[in-house]
Order: sequence, then C-alpha cells, then structure tokens
Amino acid sequence: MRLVVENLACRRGVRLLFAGLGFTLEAGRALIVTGPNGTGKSSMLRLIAGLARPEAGRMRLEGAPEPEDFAEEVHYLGHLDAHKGALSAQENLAFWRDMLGRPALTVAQAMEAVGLGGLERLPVAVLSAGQKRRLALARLLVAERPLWLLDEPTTALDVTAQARFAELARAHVEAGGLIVAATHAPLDFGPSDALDISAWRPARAAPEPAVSA
Ligand SMILES: Nc1ncnc2c1ncn2[C@@H]1O[C@H](COP(=O)(O)OP(=O)(O)OP(=O)(O)O)[C@@H](O)[C@H]1O
Repeated sequence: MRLVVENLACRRGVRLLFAGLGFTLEAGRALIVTGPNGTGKSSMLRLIAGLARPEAGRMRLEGAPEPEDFAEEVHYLGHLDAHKGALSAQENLAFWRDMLGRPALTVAQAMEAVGLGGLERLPVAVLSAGQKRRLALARLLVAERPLWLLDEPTTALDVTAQARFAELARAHVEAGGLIVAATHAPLDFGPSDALDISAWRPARAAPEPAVSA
C-alpha cells in the first residue's frame, strides 16, 4: 500500500496556503510534516482525511479497496480530542471501536497500552489534559486503519507517555502501516521521510511598481 498525493493546493479564506504539493509515502514509513505556525500543516491533514476540499489536486491510497475514497482506511487525530465528557474513558473507546469497525486491541488493552489502566470508569470530563490526549491516542489502537493522520500527537503528553506513544507508532509502521504526522517536536516513528510544508508556499505577487510623477 502507498499514499500518493499529487499537486495539492489549499485555500483558507482568501489565502492560498500551499500549491503543487505532492509526495508518495510507502507502507512501513512515516512522513513527518514541519513548518512554521500557520503554513498549513493541519489544513493538509484535513484535506487528506477528506474533512475539507482541496483547491486542486488529488490523493489516493494505492492498494486499498477504494484507492480514491479512503475514509475507511484512515485514523484522523486532530487538535481536539473528540471525547464525550459525560461518558467514561471505557465508554468512549467502546463507542469508537463500534463506530469504526475492524476491531484491533480490546478497550482494556488499548487503555493499558497508553498508560490509562485504572481510569476506565472516570468521566472523561475530569481527566487531565495529558490523560485526555492518551485516550485520543488509544482510539488508534481499538480499530484497525492502515493510515494514521496525526496533528501534533504528543501535545500535553509527559515524557514517558511521549516515549510510549512513539513505540506504538513505530510498531504500526513496522507492521506495514503509514503515518503522516504534523509536529513542532521531534518524533521518532521509525523509518521516516520529512516534508517542510513551507517549501510549497506560493510565491507572493510582485509589488506594483511605484508610480512617479
Ligand atoms: N476556516 C478558516 N478560514 C480562514 N482561514 C483559516 C481557517 N482555518 C485556518 N485558517 C488559516 O489557515 C492558515 C493555516 O492554518 P493551519 O492550522 O493549517 O496551520 P498549521 O501549519 O497547522 O499551524 P500551527 O503550526 O500553528 O498548528 C492559518 O493562517 C489560519 O489562520
């Protein structure tokens, strides 16, 4: 399986954030996306996840059952954790497992894997920021999806949780999965490619020549 992105362009409001962006990511590799604030890393992930429409370009997951319509093959982890605060951690994960289908780890195994064992029954609203992030990461483990799209996945995680998540990500890659991760922090997800999104920023229009009398 491989992710192919061709000639992608993204407009937000009146601004063209990037254009002509392309890459191929082979199974068993991660793509680490960097760039200054506001250059479009989150926007690119949202385009690939199918949550927004590109201004131009296309992507496909070669080797997937529906190469051009791959929502079923993708885990998208954005800035927001998408939990239901009144439900317990266990209930939230069970919801995602049932909704996404293709179960992988059990809820209990996934919670243990991200270091949330013992907190299964607490309402998510009372969990700390790092615990909520761990729970969001556990979602990746309860349903099988080859392509993980991760936006700043280690935000709010302590050093131990960051290392533990990096191990889980490397295991996914080693098993033939793919990861595209936007980050400002160094991430060791195993065999990786790098993409600096600012390289695809469109050139600014030349300023109008000054008019002299
Ligand atoms: N709905 C929107 N309407 C207009 N502009 C938007 C909208 N959403 C985002 N933008 C703008 O698009 C640009 C890119 O945002 P994006 O979140 O993709 O950047 P980023 O590279 O992920 O930044 P960061 O490193 O801060 O997370 C920003 O200038 C942002 O203000």
